[in-house]
Amino acid sequence: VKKRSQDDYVFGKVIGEGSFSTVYLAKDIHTNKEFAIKVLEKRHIIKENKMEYVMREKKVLQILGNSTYFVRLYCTFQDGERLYFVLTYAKNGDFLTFLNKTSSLMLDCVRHYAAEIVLALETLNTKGIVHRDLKPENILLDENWHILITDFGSAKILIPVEGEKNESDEEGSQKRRNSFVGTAQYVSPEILTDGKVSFASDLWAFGCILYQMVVGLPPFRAGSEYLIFQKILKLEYEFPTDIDTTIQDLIKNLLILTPEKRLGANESKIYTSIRQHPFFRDTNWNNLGPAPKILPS
Ligand SMILES: NC(=O)Nc1ccc2c(c1)=C(Cc1cc(-c3cccc(C(=O)NCCN4CCCCC4)c3)c[nH]1)C(=O)N=2
Repeated sequence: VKKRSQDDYVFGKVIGEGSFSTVYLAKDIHTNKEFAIKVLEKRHIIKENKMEYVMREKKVLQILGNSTYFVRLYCTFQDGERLYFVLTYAKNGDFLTFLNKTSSLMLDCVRHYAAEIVLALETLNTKGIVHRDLKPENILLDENWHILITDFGSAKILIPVEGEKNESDEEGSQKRRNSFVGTAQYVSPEILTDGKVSFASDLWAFGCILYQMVVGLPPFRAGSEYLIFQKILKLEYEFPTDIDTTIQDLIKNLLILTPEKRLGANESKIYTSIRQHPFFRDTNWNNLGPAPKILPS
């Protein structure tokens, strides 16, 4: 198969921007299929010493392949100045845009999307991947309103791929050498203190996302990143009065400062204790059914 290049695509509008990448809507001229093409400037990546993150995102996307609930990496190519990642186009945009439009979601809707996120986190756990920057902006919605998790530029691979050096070896026994910090509102307390990376960091972010789905805002809010970090480390958040007590209990059991004590923290492959929480009493984990219409609450 001939290697793709930018000449095989018609580039459209910008649909995403990051500090090291721009994402374009693009159409394959041979198939008319739409893709999201993530473009990275080589000079900027090298100048900011981020090549390790770019290579890791590619490796993680290759490990994920065509897994349900994740964007797919179809191909990559480069020219003199740029790197190109051809990714799934999620027609209905990102969850943050949706949450901002609908303020907060009906409980059945929260339950469905929470269950899809749990299944996605189980896939990451099974494949030894910690996302480390999970947030509504990185949860996309495909044409059938199912989630597609994206942006693995900050991810860590905890289980070595056969024959490859394990990153945790490079990091020593998870000593504080991970300088990376995710997005302030969703970053876990252990990343702020000892830098230890585990699947439990994504469970903390899941707790923050659940809170935001039912309240409309993230749990830890302040005028600066430093003040947000202070609130996280003091577990300083509260629920408005009208929030369902069952979802409150689930969130409280995820937003626990000690990673090992979080619901699901000591489980692998299947997050049994999360699946068995009363909030998911009526959930059929083998068939979540169609995504519900996201209606304002
Ligand atoms: N950091 C990253 O990796 N970022 C990525 C990676 C892959 C990727 C990605 C980001 C995507 C983001 C995205 C953005 C959008 C989008 C942004 C702005 C407008 C629209 C748009 O008009 N969509 C058409 C229909 N919409 C539906 C939702 C309500 C408005 C109208 C889509 C769709 N998907 C995407 O589809 N695929």
